[in-house]
Amino acid sequence: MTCLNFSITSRNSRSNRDDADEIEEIANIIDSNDNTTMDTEAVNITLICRPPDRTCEFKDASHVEMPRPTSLPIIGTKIDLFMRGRGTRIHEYVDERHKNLGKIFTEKFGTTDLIFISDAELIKTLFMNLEGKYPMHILPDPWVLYEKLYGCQRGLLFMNGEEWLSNRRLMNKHLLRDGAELTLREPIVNTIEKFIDSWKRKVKNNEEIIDISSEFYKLSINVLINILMGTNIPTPSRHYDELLLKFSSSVKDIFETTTKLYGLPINLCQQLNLKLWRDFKECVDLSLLLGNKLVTEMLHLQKKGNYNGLLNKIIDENMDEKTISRILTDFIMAAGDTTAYTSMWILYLLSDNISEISEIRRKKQSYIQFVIKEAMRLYPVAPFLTRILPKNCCLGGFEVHQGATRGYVHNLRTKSYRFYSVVYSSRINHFNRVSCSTSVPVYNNFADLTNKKRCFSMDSIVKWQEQTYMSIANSTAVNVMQDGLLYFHDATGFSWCTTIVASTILVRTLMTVPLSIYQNYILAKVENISFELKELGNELKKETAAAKKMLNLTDKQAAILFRHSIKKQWSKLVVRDNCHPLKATMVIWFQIPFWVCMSFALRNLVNMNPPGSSAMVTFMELSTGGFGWIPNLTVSDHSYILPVVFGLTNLAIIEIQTMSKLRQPSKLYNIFTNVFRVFSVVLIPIAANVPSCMCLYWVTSSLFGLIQNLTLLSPSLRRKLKIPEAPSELEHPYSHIKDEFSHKTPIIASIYTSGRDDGYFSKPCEFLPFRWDRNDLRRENLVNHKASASLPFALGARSCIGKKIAIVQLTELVWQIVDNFDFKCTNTDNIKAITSQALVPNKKIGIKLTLRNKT
Ligand code: HEM
Repeated sequence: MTCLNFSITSRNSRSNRDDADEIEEIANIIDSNDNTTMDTEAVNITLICRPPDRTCEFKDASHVEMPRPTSLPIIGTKIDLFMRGRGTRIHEYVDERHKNLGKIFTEKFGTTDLIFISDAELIKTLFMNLEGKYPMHILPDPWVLYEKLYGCQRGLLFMNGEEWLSNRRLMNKHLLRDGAELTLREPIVNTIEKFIDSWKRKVKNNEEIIDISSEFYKLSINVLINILMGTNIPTPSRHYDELLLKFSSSVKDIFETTTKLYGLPINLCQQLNLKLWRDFKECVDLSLLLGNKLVTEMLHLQKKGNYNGLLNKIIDENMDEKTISRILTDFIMAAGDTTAYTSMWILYLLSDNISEISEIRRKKQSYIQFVIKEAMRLYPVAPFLTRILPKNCCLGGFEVHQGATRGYVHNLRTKSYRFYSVVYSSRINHFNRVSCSTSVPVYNNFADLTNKKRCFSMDSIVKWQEQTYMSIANSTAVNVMQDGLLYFHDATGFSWCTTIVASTILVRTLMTVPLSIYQNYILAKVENISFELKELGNELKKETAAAKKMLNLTDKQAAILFRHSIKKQWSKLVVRDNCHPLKATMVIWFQIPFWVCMSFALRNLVNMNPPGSSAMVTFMELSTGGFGWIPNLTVSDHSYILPVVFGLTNLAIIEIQTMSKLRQPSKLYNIFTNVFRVFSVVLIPIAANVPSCMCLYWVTSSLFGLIQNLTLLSPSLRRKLKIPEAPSELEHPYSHIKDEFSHKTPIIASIYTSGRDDGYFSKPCEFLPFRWDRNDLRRENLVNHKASASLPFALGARSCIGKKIAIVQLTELVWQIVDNFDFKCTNTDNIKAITSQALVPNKKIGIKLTLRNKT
């Protein structure tokens, strides 16, 4: 109902035809003046162009629920999606949802809530008002997992925060400034002319072009390389041609293998090492390798030849080679599928509309821009655009609450929360039962239990427990600790709660901190040598293969030989760097006994062990030496505040450790992490039943550990402490953890749906390029035309950086094909668009070309 009202207001508030031209102009201004390019201008542009603010204060939002389809718990609507062709028909699936639920709705995919919008004004508001200074988008799951697993750093598409903004500004200056297309034109036209010449040769030889998309992939990548190197690049070698061919086909394979992984539980596919995952990984590995190789070769050439392309300008900006390589490899990859598939959709549409071909020939290039706009309206290669909002807001009258960005983060939290409550309540009940039945403080339960009538076996267990307890409590280490505490208390004159906090901080600062620094030092060294070993491993493999041949060894013998050599190399590296992994465990060997002894020492003070008058005095002091809600430190914290803080701090330590890992943890690591998580929860009811002086010690110790772990993540501090840099070290650990923790709202702009909405475009499913031509009289018959409802390149600061390249390339390519050939796409029956990483045809399209007689 709300939805219906919403769309009616949005439609009535503006006459589509009247404001179409105004909006189109605004869209063009925004598009051609990216607001990260020219900051001062950006302010003005944003002021003029900022769309009517369809947001309101979060508090002003109606409290009506956003429309959502019915869904099942845990899996949400995943079954619906799966039944409709997995992820490949997601654009149609969402389109149908919009038809049923309106221009804004929310749907739970698995455990993640997503908000879909197809209202043109809302989409514009999203990009211009809501996305914040550092717009964030969601990347395909396989890509995110690949990046997490193999720690490869990628270009602009993957960057966030300040790193993204500074690099984006720099690249905007060259690719999006006014007039940039003039400098881009020459290398693009040259490349396309050569490409068309090769097609002409094929036509003369009566060859059919079977797979146009592969041809266009290669062209798009070639265009980008020529833009980077400039017009004075030497004729490429055959080796270069082969490299290019291999690269373009591996980039193409990425998109195909990603499609197959759509809608599947990606983590599981990776953990089971399914073929689908292996295929995907293989082509990403290859593409990144070849992409980096290409960029490295270009950089090498540039140093020797001083070519006049974009690369030269980027080098002049003092960008380091690593960042250049990251950004450019991604450019080449981003240019591949988008431009290739858009070119293909244009040819496919023209092939069925011969009159439009004649129109192009008649009106020349001026008409091609309308053909491109129309093709991209019908087939936007990016049918969904995502943004993760930085804060709560009100969108289209609805509250947009902070949700979770990634399924797994949400999953993890929900699971641990549920787990926590179950374990917590059952343990509390258990302890309550014990305490009720004994009706004495539970911390005395070892002694008390012995007074109860128990069966023989229980008796012996209790006896054994008591003996162990007593022997620890009376051990020298505990006595020393106890005396130390008493001495510190007397010497400082502190109250007992201050004594406990201060002595804990002191001991941890003097002993645990240096040991933890040493542990980090050893672990970083071990990580570095394991990488070294990996490289040595490849050499050893070759040597083992040679030895196998020479000595006629069996496979088993060769494997033993290899393992033996690897072990030997490992020992050598460990000795060389003096970093035996066991040294990293020193902190645990110190910390656990200290924790146990200190706990027993405090318990002894409460139990007046050893008895005597001074023990009595200490007991009295402890009874009055508390604070706030626990004035008496000898009894447990009935409010549960300290025990819960203790449990949460321990959980936070574990979660932060997990989040600060750049690489995918091993299975063993996962098992240990889960055991520690359980242990942290189990400790809460235990902490709730010990004297609060002990609990205070535990809380102080854990909080100190948390702060210490967070501090030791800082790369600059690590360098000062001489901890070597390691591959898993995070460059920006705190923003990384903040990102992992922060709840953000993913909003999906349904570009495919808004471009085909009959409220925005009359006859929305027809290919009518003239609708974009203001001077065309046929346009009068099309009542609705809202240019800003079609946003194939997105809008705002994170919109496509290659837009100008793409438009110049598409215009030139279409013109050259139409001017030089008569053509017909073959195999066009039942062509449907499917969503992979881009909106692509469901089968290969061929093209039949004949040379055109221009006279
Ligand atoms: C018809 C061709 C193209 C289309 C339809 C297209 C579409 C898009 C869209 C919609 C986005 C925005 C994604 C978002 O908002 O989350 C984008 C981003 C991007 N595009 Fe394109 N693109 C095309 C061609 C190119 C080319 C030729 C390049 C090469 C330079 C390129 C490089 C990029 C990069 C690097 C980004 C990420 C920008 C960032 O995150 O700051 N694109 N593209």
